[in-house]
Amino acid sequence: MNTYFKIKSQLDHFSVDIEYEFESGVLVVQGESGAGKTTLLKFISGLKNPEVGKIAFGEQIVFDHIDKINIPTRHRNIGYVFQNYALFPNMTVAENITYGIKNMIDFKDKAKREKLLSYCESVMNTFHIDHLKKKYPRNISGGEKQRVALSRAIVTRPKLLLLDEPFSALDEKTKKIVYKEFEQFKQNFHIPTILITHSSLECEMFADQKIVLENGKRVN
Ligand SMILES: Nc1ncnc2c1ncn2[C@@H]1O[C@H](COP(=O)(O)OP(=O)(O)OP(=O)(O)O)[C@@H](O)[C@H]1O
Repeated sequence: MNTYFKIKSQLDHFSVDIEYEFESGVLVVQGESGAGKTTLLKFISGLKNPEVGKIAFGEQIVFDHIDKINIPTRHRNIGYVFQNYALFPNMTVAENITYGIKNMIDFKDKAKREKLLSYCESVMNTFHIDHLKKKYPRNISGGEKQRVALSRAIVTRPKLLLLDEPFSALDEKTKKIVYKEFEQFKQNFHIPTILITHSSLECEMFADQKIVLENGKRVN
């Protein structure tokens, strides 16, 4: 499934003009601070809308300024992991993770429900967080929060996963563990992913394709 985005927009003194298409795997986005990386993810997710552009996940067009298509964020089926993880503080880890699929769990259809819950289990196994289910975000470490945030985004089976520097706040030891888990995730789940990172090691390990932004434009 190809992911395509063409975005042209003028934000005060910052103009964005980026077009790219990738087939699958992980697209790494690099660029200096202020280059427009987070802004690009906001456009793709629908948190911002460009004046001109088109965004498509395979056959599904989620934004097209010509045909006036603009699917709202909540219906774009995107998993978004923010730099600060943005977990719900008053929900347990299990509640955080199943939040996005609550409506999909049809309690009358036992087989469907069990399939969904077993998918959740396999995601939690990948990120080794099964034992944290009953804890609240305030009582878990930064590395654990990061794994919960990734799991929460993945269990909805998004068409596209957007990761904004997801490993940057972790210490070196935790990073190594989460890198292995992420590699495992990449091999097992096959969800097209856009990963913003400043790290050349992460780029080397995870990038199937890479683009570099400078001042809102693609330079590489
Ligand atoms: N709504 C907005 N209106 C005007 N300018 C904006 C808006 N949102 C972002 N910008 C500007 O866009 C530029 C790019 O910001 P962005 O956060 O996308 O950079 P970044 O590459 O993700 O940086 P970092 O690596 O520091 O996170 C900045 O100059 C910022 O001030």
